Amino acid sequence: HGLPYLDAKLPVKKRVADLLARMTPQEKAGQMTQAERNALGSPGDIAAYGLGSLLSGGGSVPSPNTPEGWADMVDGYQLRTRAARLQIPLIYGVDAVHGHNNLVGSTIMPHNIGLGASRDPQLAERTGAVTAAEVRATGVPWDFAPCLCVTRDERWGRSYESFGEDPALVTAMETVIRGMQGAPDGRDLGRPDKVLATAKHYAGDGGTAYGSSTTGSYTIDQGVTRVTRQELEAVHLAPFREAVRRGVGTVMPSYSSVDFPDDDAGPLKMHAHAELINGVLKERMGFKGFVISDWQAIDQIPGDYASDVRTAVNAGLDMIMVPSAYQDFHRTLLGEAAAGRIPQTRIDDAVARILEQKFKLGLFEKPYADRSGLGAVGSAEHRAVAREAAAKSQVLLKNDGALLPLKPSQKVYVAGSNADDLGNQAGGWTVSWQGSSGRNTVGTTILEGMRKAAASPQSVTYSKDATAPTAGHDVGVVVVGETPYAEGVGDVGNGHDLQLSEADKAAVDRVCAAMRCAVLVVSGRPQLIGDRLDRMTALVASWLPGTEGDGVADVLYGKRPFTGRSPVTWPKSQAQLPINVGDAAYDPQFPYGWGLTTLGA
Ligand SMILES: OC[C@@H]1[C@@H](O)[C@H](O)[C@@H](O)c2nc(-c3ccccc3)cn21
Repeated sequence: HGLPYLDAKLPVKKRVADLLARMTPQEKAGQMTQAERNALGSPGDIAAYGLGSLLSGGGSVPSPNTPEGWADMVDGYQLRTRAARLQIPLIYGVDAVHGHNNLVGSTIMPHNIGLGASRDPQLAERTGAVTAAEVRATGVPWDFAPCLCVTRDERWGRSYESFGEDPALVTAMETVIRGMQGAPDGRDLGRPDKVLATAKHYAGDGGTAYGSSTTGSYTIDQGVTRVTRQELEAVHLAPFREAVRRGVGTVMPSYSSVDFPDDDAGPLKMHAHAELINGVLKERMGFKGFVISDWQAIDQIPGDYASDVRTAVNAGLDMIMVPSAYQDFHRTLLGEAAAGRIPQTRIDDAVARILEQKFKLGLFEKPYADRSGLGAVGSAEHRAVAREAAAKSQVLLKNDGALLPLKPSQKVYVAGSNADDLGNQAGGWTVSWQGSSGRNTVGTTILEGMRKAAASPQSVTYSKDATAPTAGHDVGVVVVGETPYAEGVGDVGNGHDLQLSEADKAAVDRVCAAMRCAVLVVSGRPQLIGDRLDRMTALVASWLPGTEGDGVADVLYGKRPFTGRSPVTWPKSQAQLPINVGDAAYDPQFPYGWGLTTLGA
């Protein structure tokens, strides 16, 4: 061919410059356009608009939803780019936030809140590597993860997507980026087991004020973060400085707004925030990857659509997750650039950033799925990593009389809504966007794990509502907690609260009145259990452990010690929220960092 941009021996910078110089305005606008796969008017639009990217939104899965089905789907879209003049490959993106979670049968890790509880950065790196291997094996080179949100108010429906309330803990766990991408300079991105990562959501997504959201029915999600510049820097920007240092390839701004009290400018949408994106992220932090918008997020910027497009792109957005009206977006972007309301230098910088990542991913040389890793999806080796993560994420909050660990010979009475529910222990972003109760994928429930760990399956009685006779048992285990949710749907006030369900309260009351009991809370965030704490002999925060319930059984039965420490402050009441380590008035149920161990047991 003799075309420099197709010469893999040339430096990436040269390939980018050569390709950019060949591109028309239409092709440049196309690269900045990301569409959702289901929104495609026709597959021919991929070449017609020169689309830079497609995504699967949460739960947007191929049929069959199998590893091969994914690779066939992504390759099918990629094939369409061969009809485009320059044959620039698509980059396909998914939310794999705790494993390749849209894919049935994949290894589902604990959500980030549990990884934060593990306090084990090397483990986080290994979970990232497993997720990347399963995602890339199915032909997907880009993962909209990790969330580097710092959860400051657990009434937020995305609290569990955070590693915790302490920016130092979040930063420590960013080893996950190396697991996903490999070396910071991007040299490993062409490997069949690595993906491009996304540091999200820039910035202050976990610091919004309760009741400040004005979009949708959300009460805190997508709201306003009212902080000084110093607090934004220390709490919410610190994780992004680390992500840039680790060479993260993309950054996604937050739906939320920032309102600096010493500004009289009022709240400003992060997707419109030139000072923080151009000025701080790109200029000061030196971020060289590309900035991808959130789903239809630019539409929330006040003003008409043309104003939204130019405001976002001029603020530093490089690619827009439109994701449906991609024809409109493409036309509007072209118009704003042609009119000079978006400088040509801004367009060229955005496209160059996108192309650089595509070259580093090796998509020009190998645009189609490298299926060599397909057999490892959901493999025993991968599940062993998730099992270790589940075990290390368990936080022992109370353990009177050293009730835990259990002995395999003990007769155990198990009850509660989340003892035998794979979907509930996986949580949101699992197979579907919101997740679901029941057996929605392949894995082991906590009860199943306990039955394998006990001396014999008969030594474990299971009665979900605790109505079976309790006599003759040595110890009770009541597994309570939340049903799955994602984003604002999980905001307290949108049909969720921090209370146990009536059924779970009844199960705790029955079992703990009849015998010594350990209560496990399977949830994305602390639950208000203070009024029943004195009835509980032992209490464990299990968070959302994922598909490997064996990991929970491992610490329950002493195969591994409890070592987890709470990544968030456990409140006594909702009135205390937000309550975080370092607050002047600090009187929690359990403090940030609390966790008993059973080392030596
Ligand atoms: O799935 C793509 C992105 C994801 O990466 C972001 O973390 C998350 O904020 C998000 N919300 C929606 C989304 C929200 C409501 C309706 C439809 C879609 C889509 N997305």
